[in-house]
Amino acid sequence: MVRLSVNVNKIATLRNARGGNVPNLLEVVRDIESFGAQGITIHPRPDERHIRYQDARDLKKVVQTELNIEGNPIPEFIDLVLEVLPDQVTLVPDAPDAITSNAGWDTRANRSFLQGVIARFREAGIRTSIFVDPDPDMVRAARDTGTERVELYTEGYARAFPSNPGEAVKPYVKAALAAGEAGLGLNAGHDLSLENISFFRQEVPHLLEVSIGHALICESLYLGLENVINMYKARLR
Ligand SMILES: CC(=O)[C@@H](O)[C@H](O)COP(=O)(O)O
Ligand SMILES: NCC(=O)COP(=O)(O)O
Repeated sequence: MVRLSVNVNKIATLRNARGGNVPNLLEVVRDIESFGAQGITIHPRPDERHIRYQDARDLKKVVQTELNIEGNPIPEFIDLVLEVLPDQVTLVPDAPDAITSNAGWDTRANRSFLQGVIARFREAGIRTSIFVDPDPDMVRAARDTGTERVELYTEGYARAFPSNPGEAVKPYVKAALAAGEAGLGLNAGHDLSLENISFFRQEVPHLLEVSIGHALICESLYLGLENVINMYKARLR
């Protein structure tokens, strides 16, 4: 069973739209876990456009499954993660003004920086993952950073899937095999959906966890949150 970690950024987007506390993020997270999610992912960006740093602190007290905090390891992010002590931290190299995450790490060029950051998180007992493109060389170089896992950036797969699923998944299979050979745990995420997740799960070996947010919340508008979470879990068995 591949674990489903639900990214709740978009719940916070809706909450922030009116400046109040509706929907209540903590209540929604409790419900998402009761519906069967096996993890909660958040991405507190520097501008706090959706998830706020305080949300991370509050969710630490609420999450009963696994809490995964994603972000670019700027000093404030590192301090927050070391304060909150989530189960997992996923390092993402996106710029502060990026509309969303849009690239994986160059694990060769950033090796010494990543080594230093990852060592601090591992010393604190936090499992580490780094966001990478489906490039076997970048995956192999990730091993030298000391990270325990990599997360494959799946936007390329989602974009190409409708026209040619077989071609779309090929780089991810190669990258997954490289992760297995390197002894790295394998996560995946970004733009995964009910439409494309089954084929990805079927074709990509060694997959431990997917984190899904945008599509899942959009699909839930029509199909209901509990129903959608269980539809994903059925596809991930
Ligand atoms: C790292 C990644 O691809 C996503 O987890 C990211 O958190 C999405 O961020 P937004 O919800 O801000 O688009
Ligand atoms: N790491 C990917 C994630 O948490 C959710 O990405 P998306 O499903 O919102 O694109």
